[in-house]
Amino acid sequence: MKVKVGVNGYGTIGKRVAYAVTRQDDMKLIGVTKTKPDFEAYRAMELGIPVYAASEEFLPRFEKAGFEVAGTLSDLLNEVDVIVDATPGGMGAKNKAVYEKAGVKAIFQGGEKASVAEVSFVAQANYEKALGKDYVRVVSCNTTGLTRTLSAIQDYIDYVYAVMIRRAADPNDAKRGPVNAITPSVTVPSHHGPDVQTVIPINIETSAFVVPTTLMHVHSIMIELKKPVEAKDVIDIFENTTRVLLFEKEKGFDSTAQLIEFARDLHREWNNLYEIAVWKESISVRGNRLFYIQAVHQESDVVPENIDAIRAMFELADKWESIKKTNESLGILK
Ligand SMILES: NC(=O)C1=CN([C@@H]2O[C@H](COP(=O)(O)OP(=O)(O)OC[C@H]3O[C@@H](n4cnc5c(N)ncnc54)[C@H](O)[C@@H]3O)[C@@H](O)[C@H]2O)C=CC1
Ligand SMILES: O=C(OP(=O)(O)O)[C@H](O)COP(=O)(O)O
Repeated sequence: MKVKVGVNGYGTIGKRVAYAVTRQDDMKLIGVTKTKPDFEAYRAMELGIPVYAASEEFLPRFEKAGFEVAGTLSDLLNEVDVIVDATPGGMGAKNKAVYEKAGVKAIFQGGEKASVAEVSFVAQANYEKALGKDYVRVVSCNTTGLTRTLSAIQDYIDYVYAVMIRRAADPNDAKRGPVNAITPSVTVPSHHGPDVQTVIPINIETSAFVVPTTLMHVHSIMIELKKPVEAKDVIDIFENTTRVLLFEKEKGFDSTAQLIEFARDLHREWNNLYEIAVWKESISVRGNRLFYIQAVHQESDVVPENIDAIRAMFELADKWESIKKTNESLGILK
């Protein structure tokens, strides 16, 4: 059986999830929604992806442009087993009633509150919790990044303090800033720490700053240890953690710019870096404190999580079988 998947909201996350669905042998992409017939809608059509109007109110825009849609969101919902909601943050909660009425399972993204779904999800941390569920929230890019590395060393953690340096906008977003400023989240903790706690039960506080870059987020992580560990052991753990890669400054990875160039060199679609990038030299232990620095490609790290969430919701595979399948299909290195 192939799970029939629809994507509502064909933007940064939606288009990447739709692509990833087409790479799976146990899923079929039925269609995506658009609010207007822009270049992304035409590109989807060229790729043979049925395009639906996000609601009836948007139909005149398509009619005016002579763009033939396959129907509206409600038609798409009639055709699918699960809808991936990748609409702008907060809109998913409003859409939930529509999905419930259609009797369709739904995946929400990190811009929604945890209460929108039965479980907040990061595959390697809590895949089992999503088994058979109807509503799952894939947590935000930053929360996914924190959870991937912290869950791998969870046994050693007494308390985590993390400083989040957030990219200002995605590369395609010309409307957002700051262009020449650093904007702190003045409320501490920022939402990221409590959000990690929706997936794994650890002590964590975060503070956050938005800076003028579009490429990636960076996290500076400091951990008070519950039991002793050496830097080489942490390196060993991360080397054996899926969807986490170690990069060395020594080899020219000075900044997020080279990490993205690495993804380009791999000929990754949209230069996606699905893996969390940890700087190897940054992993250090001083007394009972562990430090490391990691970078998160915000446009893509949550994509494999959406695929694994679908498998869990339909109980198509167990955790490691799903992660392996998703990794292989997307060329994830380990
Ligand atoms: N961009 C990022 O770095 C990440 C975003 N997220 C989350 O993913 C979700 C989507 O974010 P992005 O893809 O970045 O947003 P986006 O703005 O790139 O894409 C959203 C898409 O939804 C469309 N849309 C607007 N109103 C709609 C409606 N009524 N019905 C259907 N579609 C509609 C927009 O035209 C756009 O194509 C949010 O919850 C966000 O917080 C999660 C991880 C990373
Ligand atoms: O989920 C994200 O970041 P966040 O975890 O800092 O909220 C994504 O980078 C999207 O953030 P945005 O809401 O600033 O576009």
